[in-house]
Formats: sequence, C-alpha cells, structure tokens
Amino acid sequence: MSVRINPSILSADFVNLERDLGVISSADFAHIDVMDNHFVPNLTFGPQMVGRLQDVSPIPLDVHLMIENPERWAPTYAELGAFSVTFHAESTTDPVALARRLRAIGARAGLAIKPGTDIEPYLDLLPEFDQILVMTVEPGFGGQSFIADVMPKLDALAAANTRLGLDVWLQVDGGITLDTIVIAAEHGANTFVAGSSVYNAPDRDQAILELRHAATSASVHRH
Ligand SMILES: O=C(CO)[C@H](O)[C@H](O)COP(=O)(O)O
Ligand SMILES: [Fe+2]
Repeated sequence: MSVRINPSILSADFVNLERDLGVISSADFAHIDVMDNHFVPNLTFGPQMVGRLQDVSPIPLDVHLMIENPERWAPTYAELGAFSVTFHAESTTDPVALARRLRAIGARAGLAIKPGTDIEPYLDLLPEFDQILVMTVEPGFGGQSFIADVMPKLDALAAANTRLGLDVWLQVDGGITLDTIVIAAEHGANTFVAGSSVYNAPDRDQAILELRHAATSASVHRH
C-alpha cells in the first residue's frame, strides 16, 4: 500500500519559493494552493506564478484550486504541466465535464469537497476522477486544526473504490500532523497534504520521512 506525502507551499516563504520547493524534494508532490479571495477569504497566486513553480520544482505539482468558476481556469493549470488539478465540487456545475477536459489535456483530475459537503452524490462519479480531496479544515488558511468528523466520508470513498474496482487516490488536506495522519490513514486516506507540519519543522526531510512512516504503518495495519 503506497502512500503519498504532498507538502503544501502555503506555509513556505513566498519570496523564496524556489528555495522552499528545493527543501521538499524527498516528497512525492508539491501541493500548490490557488486561492482567489472569492471562493475562500484569502488570496495566493495564479497561473503566471504556478508556471514558474512548474519550471523550477524538483517534484511534480499537485494544484488545489480554491476558486470560483474553475471551468475558466482549471484547464490552464493542466496546460502548464501540473501533474494533477483539483477543483471544488461547490464551485462547479458539471464536475464530470471539467474532469474530462483536464484528463484530455493530460493532467490527473481531482474533485475536492469542503467539510460541510456530502460525499454521497459523488460516489458514483468516481471513475471520472483520479483523486478525491476530502478537506479536513475549512479551506482558506494553513495551520488550522484537523476536523475528525469528516472521516466517514473517507470510509464511504474507500468502500466505493472497492465496490467499483478502482484505485482513486483519497487525499486529505488540512491539519495533518504525525497524530492526525494516522487517523486519516486508518480511514483509507493514502495521499496526505501537510503544510505547517512540514514547513515549520526544523528538518523538512525528517518531517516528510516521519509522516510517511506513520501513514504507511497505519495503512498496513488497516489492511
Ligand atoms: O488547502 C489548504 C488550506 O485551504 C492547505 O493545503 C492546507 O491548509 C495545508 O495547511 P496545513 O497543513 O497547515 O493545515
Ligand atoms: Fe490545499
């Protein structure tokens, strides 16, 4: 059972992003939080910046779009070469159509859901996606506390993967630490975004290694 550790550069130094991408090269993907100050009450960066991050990153980019009207912008990130592009169910009218456009460009397609959004309507759509991002905080800011109440959504997604014979990656994002990563892995998560717990650690490689070990042990224990 392989797990993926995706540090979020939301907790990096925004005037030293090339340097701060370089210190997470032992991770699987760099998680890039795009916020538009409309879908969430915070603003980060757009395609121009992400294109340059793509140029200099030692690892592939996992782009998380917290924006309104993702139909307008998500394909642009796929064209820039992002490995995966994840948009929110709450700001999309036709998630399947958008996922198909992203896949046609060559990116993996991800669907994200906020803590208050029900997963049930999306379970039958799993074949259309490569990953589902279950938010474990309200989107918008790093450094918040993990919301364990959303774990039943992971249980439902893991069961749907089994029922449909799929391996759609199950991603969690928000408040992931050495303790909470175990809880999420026990509920079937296999792709873990960690911002502050990686970037605030004195040794980023060590933090990534410890998160990976904790998640792997919990996954093995689960199966
Ligand atoms: O999408 C996000 C916030 O909306 C970030 O990816 C997430 O919060 C990571 O930060 P942390 O690990 O510090 O919670
Ligand atoms: Fe994120």
